[in-house]
Amino acid sequence: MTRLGSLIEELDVEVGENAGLDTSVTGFAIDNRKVAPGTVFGAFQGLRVNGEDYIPDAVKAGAVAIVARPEAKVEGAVHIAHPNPRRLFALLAARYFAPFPDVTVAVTGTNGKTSTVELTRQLWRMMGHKSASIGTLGVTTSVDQVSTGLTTPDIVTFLSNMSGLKREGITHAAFEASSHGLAQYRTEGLPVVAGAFTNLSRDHLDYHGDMDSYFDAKMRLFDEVVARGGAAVVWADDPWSDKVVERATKRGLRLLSVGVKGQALRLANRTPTQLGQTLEIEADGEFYKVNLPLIGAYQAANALTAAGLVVATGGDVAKVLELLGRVQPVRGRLERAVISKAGAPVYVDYAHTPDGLRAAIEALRPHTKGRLVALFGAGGDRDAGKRPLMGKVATELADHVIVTDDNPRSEDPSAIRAAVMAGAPGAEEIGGRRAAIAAAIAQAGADDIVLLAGKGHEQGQIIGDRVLPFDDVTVARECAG
Ligand SMILES: CC(=O)N[C@H]1[C@@H](OP(=O)(O)OP(=O)(O)OC[C@H]2O[C@@H](n3ccc(=O)[nH]c3=O)[C@H](O)[C@@H]2O)O[C@H](CO)[C@@H](O)[C@@H]1O[C@H](C)C(=O)N[C@@H](C)C(=O)N[C@H](CCC(=O)O)C(=O)O
Ligand SMILES: Nc1ncnc2c1ncn2[C@@H]1O[C@H](COP(=O)(O)OP(=O)(O)OP(=O)(O)O)[C@@H](O)[C@H]1O
Ligand SMILES: N[C@H](CCC[C@H](N)C(=O)O)C(=O)O
Ligand SMILES: [Mg+2]
Repeated sequence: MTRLGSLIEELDVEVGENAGLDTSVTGFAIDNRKVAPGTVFGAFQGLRVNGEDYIPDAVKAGAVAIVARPEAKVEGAVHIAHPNPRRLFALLAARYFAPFPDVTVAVTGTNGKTSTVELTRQLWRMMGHKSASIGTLGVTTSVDQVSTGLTTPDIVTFLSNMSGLKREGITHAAFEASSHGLAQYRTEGLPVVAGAFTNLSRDHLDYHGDMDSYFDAKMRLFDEVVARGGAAVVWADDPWSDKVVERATKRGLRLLSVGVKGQALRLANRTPTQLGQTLEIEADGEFYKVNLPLIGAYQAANALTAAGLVVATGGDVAKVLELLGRVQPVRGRLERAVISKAGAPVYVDYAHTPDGLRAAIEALRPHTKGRLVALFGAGGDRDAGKRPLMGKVATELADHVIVTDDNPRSEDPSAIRAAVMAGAPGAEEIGGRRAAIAAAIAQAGADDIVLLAGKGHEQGQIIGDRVLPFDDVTVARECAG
């Protein structure tokens, strides 16, 4: 049984007089509809609504304490007041849900988070640790994968999942820290021993406004989330890398930079092979050769970042680099779905930003003898400014481009396509993703390659409020058969 008083011990918070600090706490919630008797309710001001408006309903449902700004009106429950209620709520919830896996690391960046946490999980596992990852693919262990819906789930789901993993015996966990998640304190409270940065490029400016604010949201990982004395693993070859190094060093974190300009793991050479690539890596003055069984410069970057995290948490460099030769592909990231009747390989990839599209097309180029056909769309209710930029990158780098639908959500799909087409001269526009995939595969010859970008592992097409079953890999197989 957890007492409310023990949760707030030694914290700098205000509680009202006669506060019921002896009351026992039975859970945490940030949505009043999930409050049960004994719950601590976090009332936050959101983008859509003000959570403080739901305080009376939460109290009626049995909330024993409300974490909210000092200005919020609370009657009938303890008011735990703090100017930054999201942060305080995370701290209290972490005290409630503890213990967590012994070693926890986080990955941020515009692209590559999912791949990096997944590869980190695999490397740890091969080293004999019981490991897990949390992110876009859900909660993944060696025996299970459960979807959570968001890349960085809400703080209560996150901490209860982490606590559940510990109960299952997981000792090592890697999670994705999205910019939304960091800005909304969705992954706080537990000790994070290392953080990694993959890259930064345009995305989510609908939410963050401009690139500097987007960068700052991500930097909370190094400024605040990684524990004091922890490590920062930084991909060194991104235009933003030096700034990240500066922030991490200023905080006093132990730096491991990786990449062509990296110091801890220096990528000295990279040669694509038919089914993967050969990497030459310099570490501590020694050279190592790795036959990475994944294609694409971007996946080499993510593999090195993952290796950096494993080394930062105690892994032996030589052993970790050797194990890179045995990693499995990540679902929906340059996944070969099928080879068409004509003989064209069809790849599914999760590229959904201009930079991601560039990375995916460049990854496939060395494997293309003939034409590279790229198909993609852009998601509705997301950064609209990236749409023409995605069109531009694709038409510049692919031989033929088909613009179709990604999750339109509440938007008109033809308007989204028009915005992409505005940056994509010469592209073919085909509404309806299945029809577009069929057309892409039908026009590819034996030497060509087809890239279906944007949805990766996703299992549904979100149209309005409905999620219709849709899986690029399955549809590609159906169209190729
Ligand atoms: C823009 C955004 O990130 N919104 C998320 C955020 O909303 P918010 O804090 O602004 O909340 P709000 O809806 O205004 O509500 C305010 C508060 O009132 C509460 N509430 C609300 C209604 C009610 O009836 N009762 C109630 O108590 C809410 O729980 C919330 O605490 O907090 C909500 C509760 O956890 C999330 O569901 C919601 O995610 C929405 C659905 C979403 O689409 N998010 C996407 C953009 C997202 O987060 N994506 C990232 C990035 C992926 C990437 O890496 O590229 C991700 O991590 O998945
Ligand atoms: N290191 C990288 N550099 C550039 N592009 C990348 C990199 N890693 C992945 N990508 C591109 O981004 C896509 C998504 O990769 P991944 O799912 O690993 O990223 P993510 O950061 O988790 O994305 P999300 O923001 O949706 O969670 C890939 O399919 C690929 O096209
Ligand atoms: N984490 C990203 C995923 C985008 C995937 C793409 N298929 C889309 O729906 O835009 C987002 O929520 O913006
Ligand atoms: Mg992800």
